[in-house]
Amino acid sequence: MDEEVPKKEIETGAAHDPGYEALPAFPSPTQQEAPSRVLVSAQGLDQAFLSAEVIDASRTLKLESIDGIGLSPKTAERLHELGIQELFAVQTAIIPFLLRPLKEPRSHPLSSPFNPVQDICVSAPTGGGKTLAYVVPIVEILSARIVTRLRALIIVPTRDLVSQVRETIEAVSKGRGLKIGVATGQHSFTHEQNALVGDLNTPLMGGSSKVDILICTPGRLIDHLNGTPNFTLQHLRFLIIDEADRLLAESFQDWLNQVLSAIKAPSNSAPRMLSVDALPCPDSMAPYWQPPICYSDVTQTLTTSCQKLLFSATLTHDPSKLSALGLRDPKYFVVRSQERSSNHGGVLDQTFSFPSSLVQHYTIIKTEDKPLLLFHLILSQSMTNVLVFTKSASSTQRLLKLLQFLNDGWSQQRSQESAFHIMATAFSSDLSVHERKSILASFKEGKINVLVASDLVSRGIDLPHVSHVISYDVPIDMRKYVHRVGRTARAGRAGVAWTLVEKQEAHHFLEMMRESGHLQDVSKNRIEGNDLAPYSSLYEVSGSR
Ligand SMILES: Nc1ncnc2c1ncn2[C@@H]1O[C@H](COP(=O)(O)OP(=O)(O)OP(=O)(O)O)[C@@H](O)[C@H]1O
Repeated sequence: MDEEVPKKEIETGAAHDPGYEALPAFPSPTQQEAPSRVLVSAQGLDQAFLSAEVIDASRTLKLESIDGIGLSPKTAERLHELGIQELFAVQTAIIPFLLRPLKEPRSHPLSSPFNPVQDICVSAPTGGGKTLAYVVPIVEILSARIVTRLRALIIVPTRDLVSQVRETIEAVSKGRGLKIGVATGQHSFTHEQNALVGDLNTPLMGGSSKVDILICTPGRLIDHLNGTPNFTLQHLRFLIIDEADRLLAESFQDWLNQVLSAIKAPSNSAPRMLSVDALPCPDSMAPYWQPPICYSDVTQTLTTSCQKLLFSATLTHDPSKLSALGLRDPKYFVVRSQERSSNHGGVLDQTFSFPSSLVQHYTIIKTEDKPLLLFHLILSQSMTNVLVFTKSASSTQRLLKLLQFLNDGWSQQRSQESAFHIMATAFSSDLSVHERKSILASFKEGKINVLVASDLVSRGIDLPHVSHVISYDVPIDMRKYVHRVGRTARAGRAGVAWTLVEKQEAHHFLEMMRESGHLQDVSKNRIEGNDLAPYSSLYEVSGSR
């Protein structure tokens, strides 16, 4: 059996070496502070994101005082005609930045293979005018073109957004002779091919485009890249990815890699000696696509003139998603209120920004009382332009029926006294583009006052007169919340958002708001039992309870 060593000697070692001096004890372990969320989100991120330019959301620039930013009198006049008197915050930063090549000596705005332009990422609140921020510079720069080439490609997630962006471009570019095309799959493939490409039969190195600007959804774009002869992205000056975080989250057909490789020059061409007849002629391949030029012993490698522009109200910071884009010397712009910038952890603290004119409420409610509360809110506040979001297209239809039932019963009961009636319809992706357009027209004219929709239409859609957004079902994450509530309070107008929170969802909802730093922005509204009492008899008759 081992002899027991006295405890003190084990600690000091003095039992074995009388001349031994005790070493200082190791400091006792202390708990390290966890790295902040800001530090964690900085890991692996491009330096551009760390040194982003933050623009105060309240900044504006009067149209009369925009001399020197590169905007031509023609474009300024057109903006005036469209009723635009000042540039919004995001526009005050992005328009001059993109128009810089117009002001720089020896810089060709349409093609600068020796002097590459910076790519940009823009994060700015919903309804803040991101579309015009890129449409105005594109129109201005492309108006200098002589030959029609596909020079601007705008990718958006839905067909509705394609039509919306098209309308904006058509309005701004009126009288400038630019040809605008769309590819959404709404028409037959052959119809689209004929609209986009002039010559589908002769193999042409430089392609053959009938349009200067193409707005499309990613799926249809890939179809044309793979199946339309002479459809080429070699001449692109702008690649715009709008609603970028949503599109980057879609891996559908590996669309991003396919687009990026279609922009890259083929790599197998040997250098060629520069001679006069080797200079690119306007009708030929893009300079960057031609073999490298040799000036005696120096080989000049050209770079693509394509500038990538990413826009979203909820731009991702995910380094893997952003690095997949191969951004060139990117510059990052963030629009948010000054107050939020100074109170929070800078750009990397991913607190999405809301429009300052937005008022946000939530109410905690029993599941079975939700339809009554919705009905009560609309009726008691005489809401005239309401967008109600549900979690799916099928629940949209169910809720619509219930709302109509309650409304019919209510109208019969109160026919004498109630002047306000709910005229609701569903607005979902199940409808054709034509049907959706006509519903939106009726909504604008006031023939419909409530649209019941699913999240498929929550992104980007611009219905300027929406006064209220009601999330009938709690959105599953903060991004969805931001885009839903962002359908109101657009372009500086007032807007109110309500979220109906079932008791068991309250923790999730409040945590989501707290984690994103927006808990203080949403106020709790209590509903008293009596508030819903007038409608409960109707509800019971409906048999839904
Ligand atoms: N400078 C301006 N003056 C007046 N109205 C403007 C101006 N810029 C944009 N608008 C209007 O503001 C509305 C919102 O613009 P837009 O749809 O581009 O916002 P957004 O930032 O893209 O929003 P979202 O993130 O929701 O897509 C549109 O109706 C647009 O016509």
